[in-house]
Formats: sequence, C-alpha cells, structure tokens
Amino acid sequence: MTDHADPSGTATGTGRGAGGGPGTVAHPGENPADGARPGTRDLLRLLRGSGRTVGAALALTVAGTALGLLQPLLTMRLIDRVSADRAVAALVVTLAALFLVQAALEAAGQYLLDVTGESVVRRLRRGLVERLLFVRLRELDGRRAGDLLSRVGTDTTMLRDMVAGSFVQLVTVTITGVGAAGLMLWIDPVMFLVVAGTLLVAAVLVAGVMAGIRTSTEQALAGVGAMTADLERALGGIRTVRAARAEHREAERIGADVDAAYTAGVRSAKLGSVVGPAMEIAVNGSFLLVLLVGAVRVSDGSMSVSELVAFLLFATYLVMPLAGLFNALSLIQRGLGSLRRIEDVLCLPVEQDPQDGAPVPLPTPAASPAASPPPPLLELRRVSFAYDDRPVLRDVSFSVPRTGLIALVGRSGAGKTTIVSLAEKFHEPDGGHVLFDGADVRGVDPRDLRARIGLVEQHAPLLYGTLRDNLVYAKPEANEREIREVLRMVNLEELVERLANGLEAEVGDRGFNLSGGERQRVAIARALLARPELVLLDEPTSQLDPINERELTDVLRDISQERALLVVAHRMSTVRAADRIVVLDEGRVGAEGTHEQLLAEDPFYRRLTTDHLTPPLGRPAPDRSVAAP
Ligand SMILES: Nc1ncnc2c1ncn2[C@@H]1O[C@H](COP(=O)(O)OP(=O)(O)OP(=O)(O)O)[C@@H](O)[C@H]1O
Repeated sequence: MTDHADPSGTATGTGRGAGGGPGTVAHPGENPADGARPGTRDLLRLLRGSGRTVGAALALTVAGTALGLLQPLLTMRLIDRVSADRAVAALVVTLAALFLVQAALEAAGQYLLDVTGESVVRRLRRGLVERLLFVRLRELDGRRAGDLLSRVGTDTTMLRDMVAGSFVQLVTVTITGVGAAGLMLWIDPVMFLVVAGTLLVAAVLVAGVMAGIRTSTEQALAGVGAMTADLERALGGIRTVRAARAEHREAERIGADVDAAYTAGVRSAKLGSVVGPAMEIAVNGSFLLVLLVGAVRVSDGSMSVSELVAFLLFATYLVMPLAGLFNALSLIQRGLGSLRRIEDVLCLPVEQDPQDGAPVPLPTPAASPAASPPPPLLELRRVSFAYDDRPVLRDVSFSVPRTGLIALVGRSGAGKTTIVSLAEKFHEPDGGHVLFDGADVRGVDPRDLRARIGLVEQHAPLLYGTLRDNLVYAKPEANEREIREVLRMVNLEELVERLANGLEAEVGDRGFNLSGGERQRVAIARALLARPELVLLDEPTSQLDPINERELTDVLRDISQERALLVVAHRMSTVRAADRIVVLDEGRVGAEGTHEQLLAEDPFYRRLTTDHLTPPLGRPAPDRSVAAP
C-alpha cells in the first residue's frame, strides 16, 4: 500500500469578484465585500427571510416591555394608596400578574430570536457551501481549504451568537429605552438629565473601543483560519510529515497560528474589559445619582417619594438593558468581523454566473448532422492561457476525433494538464476557442459539457466513502452489471473479491486505504462507467505495474474504437497505442503525427522519448536505438 502527500500550499489568496450564485444570501451590488467593511445594515440584511419570526419576536418583546413599563406606574399608585391607607389587594394581584405575563412574553420573544440566530447561520452555511462548490476554480487556486472550512464553521458560529445575543438586546433596549426615557422625562426632567449624563459618559467609553474589538476579532478569526489550514495541510500529508520527522516543526508552525489567535483574542478581551467598568458607571452611577439628587428634591418638596420610587424603577428599565446593549455592541463588532470573512467568500464568482448570460445549449449527440461530416468532438483553436499573467499555452490548435486515442506528450510543465482543464471548462482560455461537438464551450453550461466527458485526474483522487460510492460517483443509477463490467475492464475484480466488504469496503480519506495503482484503476472505472463520449485521462498508467499497464493500454485501445480518448501520456506503452500524438513544447504544439512519423521527423519528440517518456516497467527503453541519429 502506498500513498502520496502534498506538503505544498501555503499561499493565502485575496482574490475576489462579484457575482450572485445559487442559494447565497449576498447578491451582486448589495454587499460590501469589494473593499468596504460590512456595516450594521448588512447585519440587518441577514434577517431577510426570517421576517415573520422576527416580527413575532418583536411583537412579544413590545408587549412584554409595555407590561414592564406599566409596573412602575402601578407601584407609584400602590405607594400612594398605602400612604392614604386605602385597599391595595387588587393592585398587588394585578402587579404580580403583569410580572408573570411579562416574563412569559419575554421568554417566548427570546426563544424566537434564538431560533432566528440559528436560521441565519443555517442560511449562511448553506450559502457558503453552495458558493464554494460552484465557485470558479481559478478563484480557489490561491486560497487554502482549511481557512475556507474555518469560515463555514467558526465564523458563522460567531455570527449566530451575535444574532441571538445582540438582536434581543437591541430590540429590548430600543423599545424599553424610548418608553422609559419618555416616562422619566414626564416625571422629572432634571433627574432625567442626571441619568442621561451618566449614560453618555459610559457610552463614550464603549464607543472608543468598538473599532478595536472588531479589528482584533478579525485577526483572531484569521488566526483560527490559518490554524485550520495548517492543520489540514499537516494531516493531509501526515506520512510525509512523519517521514521528514517534521512533527515538531509542524506543531510549532500551527502553534504560531494558535498564538496569533490568542494574542488577538487577548487584545479583544483587553478592549472588551472597558465595557465592564462602563456598565458599572451606567448602572451604579445612575442609581447613586438618582438617589442623591432624588433625596434632595424629595426633601425640598419638588418630588414625591412615590415619584422617586417610580423614577428609580424606570431608571432600572432604561439603564439595565442599556448596560446589556454595551455588551451587545461589542458582540456586534465581533459579528461584523466574521461577516466580513463570510461575505468575502459569498462574493466569489461562480461558474456560469447569471450575469454571464443564459448558457448556450450543447448540441445533443443525436442532433449531430448526419449528412455533413460531423465536427471533431473536441477542438482547440489558437488557444492561449496564462496563470496569473504567466503564459502557459500559446496558440495551441489540435483536434480530437469522435473515436480514437490521442496522446498528449511534452516535458513536465509543458501545459498538458492545463489543456485537460480547459477541455473540462475548469478554466476559460484567455485567447482562442475550445469547441466541443462544434460548439464553443465558452457560453455553454459546464454541467452539460461535463455530462459528456469522463475525467481521470492526474493523482486519481478518490473520495472518502465506499468503493461503490466512488465507482458510481458520476453515474449514481449504474446497475450491478455495469459496475461488474467496468471492474473487469480495469482489472479490479480480484481486489473486490479480496476486500472483506467487497464493493462496500471503505477506501479511507482520499482513498488512502488503497494502493496508488488501485486508486488509479478505480478512477478510470469511475470515468468509464458513465460511458462518456470523450474520456480525458491525465497520466492514467503512471502507478500501474507492467501487467496492469499493458492490460489497461489494451482496454484504452478497445474503448477508443467507439469513443474519443485524450490521454496525457508519460509512458511509452500509452504513446505507442495512440492513433495520433500531439507534442507540446513549452506551451505550443511542436508537432503532431503517429509515433513512427514523429520519430522519423521530429528531433524534439525523439529527445522526449529517450529523456522523458517512461519505458514499460521491467523492460529496456525500446526506442533508444531508433532515436540515435
Ligand atoms: N493553478 C495554477 N496556478 C499557477 N500556475 C500553475 C497552476 N497550475 C499549473 N501551473 C503552472 O503551469 C504550467 C503548466 O502546468 P501543467 O500542469 O499544465 O503542466 P503539465 O504539462 O501537465 O506537467 P506535468 O507533466 O508535470 O504534470 C506549470 O509551469 C505549472 O507550474
């Protein structure tokens, strides 16, 4: 059993674009991800779709708050009645009932807001997952999978806490605050100014630290993202890590990300610690001042004792939730920090963006004109392509007929895999055209195109799951007979018999429970099972033993009798089996022809066969003598 690990992938990308994709909450033109930071309005936009629940929660909170505001007024009357020696039983019962109903209404309102928080996060997570699965592959190139995973997990959790915690406070404070302030003004404007002044001092303190809390939260989340990405890198290549005895280095590296998150978290806590004293000032300061000034005003007769008690109760209704609001504001700042990272992903352009226009339908195989000669199945016309301004393909033209085996050869890095990516529409060419069945794939829905193409990737990646899951991945409805047939074609029957659970055996993460050659054959079987018109194979035999290599080459030849095969070939056996060979030389088509023609006419191909193409294992390179001038 062998496996491969890729220790690369450290770049953190920043590329982003606009575009609305399926099922996301952000839409072009209405999110601030292009440079601007999201604001409170963007947070409110998150509540879209939860209108009814928020409305019900609001109604319950308003009702609860109104009942709460009645209580000081009734208390004032109660005191007056006690002082006048009048009956108070009915008032006491009413007060108790008001208190109970208020508590029940507020609890129900809070529950609904918590549910809203959960549904906002569900919507965001679904949007993120869909966006990530549909995003243009070029956008993912510079990004780290772990960081993206962290945004879907950690960042959205932060936002849920914010929605559930702070919206309750915001709603309660606004309603209670306005009501209580009005009634306090009505009872005693001077005392109201005393309370307002105290609150202002606290508010200035809190406002001073808000921006800092947001920035350090963003930094903490970025630290968690980097930690997840680095851990994913290390676990993805754990055997390479162990073999290189790099466990301590990796632990240090990931530990540094943890430390960065810790430092930012501590900074945020430091700033957040200002909120506590501000709350003290707001709550204790207000009460002390109200009692002090109130006592003076009661003693000089400008206020009655019952008014002072009512005022104190209203101050409770205003100050206590306001203190909670300071907490909510710091939660909102943290939420804005995570929202920025979430929107950054939600704004990534997707494949076949609606703004690119309606996709052009691909002509169906049956609709291909019978009279005129049909176009080649795949054709590249003067295609050029660059990764980040680094040209890889220049003026590449060649075609793949409807049947037959075409081999693509060239030195490492010549651009062979890039051509496969362009055929699959993973990338769009910068210049020229890629045509499938005569139609330019540029405007075509990539899913239509891919339904007619089978792909075996270079490292034959398998997905966690059973062998059967992997085989039927491109054709879930495949029946047992079809599965057995492809298993026989790629020589996997024996493996299935050997495995205790047969087709239901788990292949492990990325198929690591299988050998490299087995993975490769499963990937080939997967592509063949869907019976595509064109099969793209990127180095399909690189991990096979001589027997399997030979047998698979025969299978490819058989399949090419009725289907088109484009094979990126590094093995002489595959090259020799090809009907035609396209030689790629530094991003250009250097030559094209049969093996014999090219050997005779093309010096670069001759050098390639001797220096770069691998002879069948266990045999001497058969073409060295031919290659000699
Ligand atoms: N996503 C990417 N971003 C930037 N550069 C890339 C990317 N993918 C490939 N390249 C570069 O483009 C060039 C062509 O790569 P490609 O994988 O097409 O070559 P290849 O001929 O298939 O090589 P090999 O035979 O080694 O697999 C290489 O120099 C490679 O480094």
